[in-house]
Amino acid sequence: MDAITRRPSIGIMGGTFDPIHHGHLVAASEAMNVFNLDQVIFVPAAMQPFKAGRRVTPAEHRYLMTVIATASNPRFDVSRVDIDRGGWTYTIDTLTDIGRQYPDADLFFITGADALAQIAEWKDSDRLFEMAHFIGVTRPGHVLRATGLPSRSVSLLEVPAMAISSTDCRDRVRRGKPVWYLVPDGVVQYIAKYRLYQM
Ligand SMILES: Nc1ncnc2c1ncn2[C@@H]1O[C@H](COP(=O)(O)OP(=O)(O)OP(=O)(O)O)[C@@H](O)[C@H]1O
Ligand SMILES: O=C(O)c1ccc[n+]([C@@H]2O[C@H](COP(=O)([O-])O)[C@@H](O)[C@H]2O)c1
Repeated sequence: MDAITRRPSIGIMGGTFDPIHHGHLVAASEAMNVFNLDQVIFVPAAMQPFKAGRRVTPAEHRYLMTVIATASNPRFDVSRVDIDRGGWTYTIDTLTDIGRQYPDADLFFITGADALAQIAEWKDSDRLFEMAHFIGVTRPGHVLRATGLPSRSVSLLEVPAMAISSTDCRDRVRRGKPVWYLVPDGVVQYIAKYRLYQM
């Protein structure tokens, strides 16, 4: 009798990751557990269209911090697709590129509830839901509302509350305050080594 093979389930977490912090890692870990994902791929953005005008750390630093943060988990991976494509990072392109690399996989895009609430404004938003299942994770201070989203393609997931944001981490470094335990140890050391977020 043929063995029944399950399609691989791959989580994708796109973000600016300036820097990556434990909120991102806990959200990915919880999504992996609840949705039985085989792998979560973190995809640092080149230029996030809704963050135009913001000063963002060069992509190679954000990529390397994401590699350092995820290195200890054999089921976490980092992809350069958005950085190497360059320009504005649209999730439709992220899903197309990752989908080409894993043609037999079911894709799950993990995103914060705040981002999910704006998804109707994302490029080709109607096609996004055909390409992946969307997991909207809670963030402290953001109420989960998914009105108008296709319920078959969107799930909401409560993750243990972690009031951490990259904005707060950057502000703390700038003010000389510690970011130990908000970001992984290697990321603390990377920020110090390259003197990121000093001004
Ligand atoms: N503490 C958190 N808990 C759960 N999800 C989070 C958390 N922080 C960020 N996210 C989600 O992770 C994804 C990537 O986040 P991003 O890289 O923009 O970090 P951020 O902390 O929101 O950054 P910034 O403060 O610079 O806007 C987004 O979908 C965001 O909603
Ligand atoms: O596709 C779009 O139009 C689009 C608009 C805004 C944000 N996104 C994606 O949402 C993800 C989370 O972004 P961020 O900056 O909140 O970490 C990241 O992968 C972005 O590229 C995508």
